[in-house]
Amino acid sequence: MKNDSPLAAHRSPVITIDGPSASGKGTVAERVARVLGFHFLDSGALYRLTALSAMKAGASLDDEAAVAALAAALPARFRDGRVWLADEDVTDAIRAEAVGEGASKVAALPAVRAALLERQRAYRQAPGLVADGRDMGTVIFPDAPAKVFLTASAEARAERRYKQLIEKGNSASLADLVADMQARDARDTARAVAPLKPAPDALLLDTTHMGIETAVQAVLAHYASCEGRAQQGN
Ligand SMILES: Nc1ncnc2c1ncn2[C@@H]1O[C@H](COP(=O)(O)OP(=O)(O)OP(=O)(O)O)[C@@H](O)[C@H]1O
Ligand SMILES: Nc1ccn([C@H]2C[C@H](O)[C@@H](COP(=O)(O)O)O2)c(=O)n1
Repeated sequence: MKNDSPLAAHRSPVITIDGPSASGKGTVAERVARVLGFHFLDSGALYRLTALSAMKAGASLDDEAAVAALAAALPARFRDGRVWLADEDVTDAIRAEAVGEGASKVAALPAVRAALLERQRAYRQAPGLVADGRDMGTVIFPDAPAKVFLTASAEARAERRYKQLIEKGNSASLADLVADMQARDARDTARAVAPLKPAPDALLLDTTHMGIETAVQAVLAHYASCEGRAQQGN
């Protein structure tokens, strides 16, 4: 008999964590994956790599066909916490604010999203996956058994990003970061294709006044409760 349940036994479980920039989803997703022994997908890194490839190739970020061709053939590798584009270690380069901004621009192009779709779904492997991004719960893994939408106030997010940059030895302006973040969030939310929004069945988790470990435990508890419901056949 066909099982259309989101928790169909033949599919590895997926926990999706979506949210705006600097909400902490990457940090939380990686830790949850480590606790559960699941695979981890940082989908934003694929858009960042696409933007970086386009910049390196001298392609305009709004040349949809050219950028989509680069996305489709992205020579990306993730290994031991490092990110490679062909034989270049671009772990730090893709975290630059300019690349994040570029990623947000290319992510609004439907052909680019289409080019990256199956690549993201291929990460769904046993024993399970934790995937973070903007459309993990709405578009890429709509049947995920556990979905979370992680938020925090714009001020808290800008301060987190500021601290992160300073700790890495970069200079940063809090006012510029707030402005950049607002522009990026507005573009990610307003775009026509796969906009940033919570899936209807996502748990909303506001971490403005919540530490990382508490957020990790909240996601694990949500997953456990979704699993428990599935085992009871609800
Ligand atoms: N609950 C929290 N309290 C305080 N700091 C946090 C919290 N969650 C994450 N952080 C810190 O905020 C910074 C941004 O987190 P992270 O990179 O995980 O965000 P993100 O949502 O994945 O961002 P982006 O989408 O832009 O990649 C990191 O330095 C992280 O350690
Ligand atoms: N699933 C995703 C992931 C990312 N993007 C876009 C939008 C973001 O501004 C940009 C960079 O992502 P980050 O590394 O900051 O998470 O990439 C998207 O549209 N969909």
